[in-house]
Amino acid sequence: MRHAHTVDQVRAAEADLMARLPEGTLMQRAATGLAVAISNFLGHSYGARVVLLVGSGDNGGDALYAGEILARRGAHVTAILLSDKAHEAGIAALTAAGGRVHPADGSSTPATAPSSTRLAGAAGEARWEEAIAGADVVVDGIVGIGGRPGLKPEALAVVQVAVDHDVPIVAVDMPSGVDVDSGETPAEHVKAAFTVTFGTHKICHLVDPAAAACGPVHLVDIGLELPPAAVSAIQDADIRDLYPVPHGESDKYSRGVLGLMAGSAQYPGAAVIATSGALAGPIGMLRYVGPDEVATAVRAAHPEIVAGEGRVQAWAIGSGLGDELDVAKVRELLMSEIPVLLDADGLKALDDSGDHNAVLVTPHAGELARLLGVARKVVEAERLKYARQAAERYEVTVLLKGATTIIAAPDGQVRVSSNATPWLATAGAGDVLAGLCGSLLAAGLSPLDAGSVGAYLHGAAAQLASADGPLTAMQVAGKVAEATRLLLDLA
Ligand SMILES: NC(=O)C1=CN([C@@H]2O[C@H](COP(=O)(O)OP(=O)(O)OC[C@H]3O[C@@H](n4cnc5c(N)ncnc54)[C@H](O)[C@@H]3O)[C@@H](O)[C@H]2O)[C@@H](O)CC1
Ligand SMILES: [K+]
Repeated sequence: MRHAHTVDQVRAAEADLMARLPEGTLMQRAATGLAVAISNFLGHSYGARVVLLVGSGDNGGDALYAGEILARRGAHVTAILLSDKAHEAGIAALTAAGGRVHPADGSSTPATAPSSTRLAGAAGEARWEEAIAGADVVVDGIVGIGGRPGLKPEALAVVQVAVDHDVPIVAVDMPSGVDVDSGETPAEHVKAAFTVTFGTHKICHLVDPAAAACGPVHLVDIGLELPPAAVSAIQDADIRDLYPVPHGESDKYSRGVLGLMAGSAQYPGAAVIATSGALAGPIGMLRYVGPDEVATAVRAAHPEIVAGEGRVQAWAIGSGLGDELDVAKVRELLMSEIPVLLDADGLKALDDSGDHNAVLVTPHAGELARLLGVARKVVEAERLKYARQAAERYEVTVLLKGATTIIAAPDGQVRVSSNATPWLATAGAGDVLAGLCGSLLAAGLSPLDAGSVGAYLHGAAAQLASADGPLTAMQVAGKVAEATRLLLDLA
């Protein structure tokens, strides 16, 4: 897993460590890692033209000290100060290494303590604009974990020049302007070519829309000792740890039997597609429960299924169910000991009495919005918040589908899966996911593990199916086995 912590958790861990280390040690570790990452990105430092955007806090300090290191290696480094409180020792260090500092009044004379940093005056503007236009890279040290969302007009103007001249921006810790602890982007923010962060990932690195503004995120270890993560992102290696691989003693029952209630006369295809997803997972057997004509279609596509009720280890209910949804029956199943996955129409049977066992729900933003009685666009803008809220209110594990899928458990644990391809936005892809996650539940995984492994395998299968081109849901299901084999390293 890639772990992310909240600002409070990071500050507490930093305070602990700083108390045991000489002053400035952590910032030097951060700045060194940042300078190395920038050099690697540029391929060289000698002669490179680097512009630092420096705000009032330690984020700007990191940028200035990294600039010092790069200047000592022969880079032409220019700092643009966006506040008159920029890190004084950092400015002095950069200046001593030959870097240039543009304070607000537009002069480019080395300054150790600029009195004012307003980006005023035509001459000053021309200078910093020129510096940015000719830069190989711009370093965003405007704000870090102490930042409020949004950019001030001076910062926005400077960032816009970099954008207009196609100069890549490296974000220090995170792109300035994003909401660090939620991943929301309610206001203007930097869009980075890549991000260099310190100690641990922050939530904005893992949760969209902010995650999309980070580019690849490079983590520099500064020695923090951290509590359990607030949000974790599932990685390739986690599939090996979590996937229920059958062993020598396994039989079709012990591998797990899934009961599938999906499809209707109106949507028979959903049952066929969900079955494809389920059979691509780890179960030993699938029982299909639904209208005869749909059962016939499912059996024609998948002769290995068994039609009709019987003992199962989990239920997957909802894909294309339409009018076939029997709310009373589903509520009865929810109260049984057997884990249940609810998707699409099945979500209509969910109530917030908390009177149920292990439940995984797999809504998209619109469905989650309906469950919570809010507008869809609100959920889209604050995905983490609403996934958590629904998990708490309904006491279920919520898998919120999207470019980054969020899986929030009722105990507060949150995972994200972000390997999906945009081609996955296609009819039936959700049915494959529901079948696959149901299969993982039936094989014994917890709702949190089933949701995270299912989402990750689904994304990996879609990547194989698309190879950068259009795909169909059935093609995704067809690639789940290969994705699983590759991730389990069984090739
Ligand atoms: N604390 C530590 O031990 C370490 C901190 N490090 C760096 O320090 C950063 C945190 O430093 P700070 O706590 O000084 O916080 P910031 O550097 O995020 O700056 C906060 C300052 O910016 C102002 N501000 C807030 N939102 C703003 C906005 N939208 N636009 C303009 N100004 C805004 C605030 O008034 C405050 O003065 C981290 O992100 C990281 O880059 C690293 O050097 C590693 C070690
Ligand atoms: K930043």
